[in-house]
Amino acid sequence: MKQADNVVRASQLLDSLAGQTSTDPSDGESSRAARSIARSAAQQKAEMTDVQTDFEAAYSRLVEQHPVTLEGGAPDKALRADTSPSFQRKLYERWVKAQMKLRKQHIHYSEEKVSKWISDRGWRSNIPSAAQFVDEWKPHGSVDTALDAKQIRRLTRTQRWKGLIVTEDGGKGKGVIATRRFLAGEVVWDYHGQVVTASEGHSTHSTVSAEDGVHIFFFFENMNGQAMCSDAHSPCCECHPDRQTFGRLINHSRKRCNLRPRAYTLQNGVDIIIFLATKNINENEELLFDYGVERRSFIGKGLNLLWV
Ligand SMILES: C[S@@+](CC[C@H](N)C(=O)[O-])C[C@H]1O[C@@H](n2cnc3c(N)ncnc32)[C@H](O)[C@@H]1O
Repeated sequence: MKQADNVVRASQLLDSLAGQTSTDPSDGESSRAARSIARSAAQQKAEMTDVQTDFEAAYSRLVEQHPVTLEGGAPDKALRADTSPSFQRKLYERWVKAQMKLRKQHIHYSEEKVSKWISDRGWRSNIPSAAQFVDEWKPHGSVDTALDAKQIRRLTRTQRWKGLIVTEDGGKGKGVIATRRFLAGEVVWDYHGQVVTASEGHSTHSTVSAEDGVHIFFFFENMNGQAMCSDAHSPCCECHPDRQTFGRLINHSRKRCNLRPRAYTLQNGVDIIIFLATKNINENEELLFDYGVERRSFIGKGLNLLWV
């Protein structure tokens, strides 16, 4: 039985004991013990209620600063800890759950809507059944990407993404420039590293130099809800030992970013990260994404990182 159920049962017991007066002297000892258990359970219940109220208040403060949106990322740890150090993890869990609900609402469409859409077409015969359609609906391939699943798989394997060139400038080191126009929503390439669980990634991260560590990309979760990581700390991966892949060379910009990373599962079940263009990108434009870090993300150590 859950602790909360125990608390409820014990407080019911307290209520019933409060209304009883024992006439049997041999009952004295056991009744006292039962009352004491019930009292402490009731106290526990009151404490749990206080904790819940504090949590709700902290969550309201958080969403005021970082509203739940369809596209946005979860509030970062620093903001959650600022809002409430003791609830920071729980705040995160509540926020992503709310976003998941929002996303599900967004993709949901009813039989009624489909039926109206079909009837608006004005078809007179051979009309698809709205009920059957809703029942059989599956997202088409990669939903909002302009490449189909087969192509993504092939390009991930060959690493022959088109329209990209590596450059080097004094300030940022290497970077990636577009040599063709990309349209918003297009898959630009994959962040090609060894995909491992986030905890494996963290342990590698703690053993490699800071310079190599920036090439380990932690993504929130794969399609099965597992926290994952793409480890590209070596310049070349095992599957392409003779070529540097592009993903690990993209520089950061919060304001000028034109890509966003997205977890994607190939048809063979392999998890990868793809980068999607967030706007139309012109030839010669640098490809940039928001690393999602701030100087304070480095717990003080990043204060001299001028690029963050
Ligand atoms: C993932 S790497 C990107 C590729 C890197 N420029 C290289 O030559 O390997 C991240 C590193 O690039 C540099 N970097 C990224 N964005 C930058 C920016 N906007 N300005 C300056 N340096 C940047 C930082 O040194 C950072 O640690």
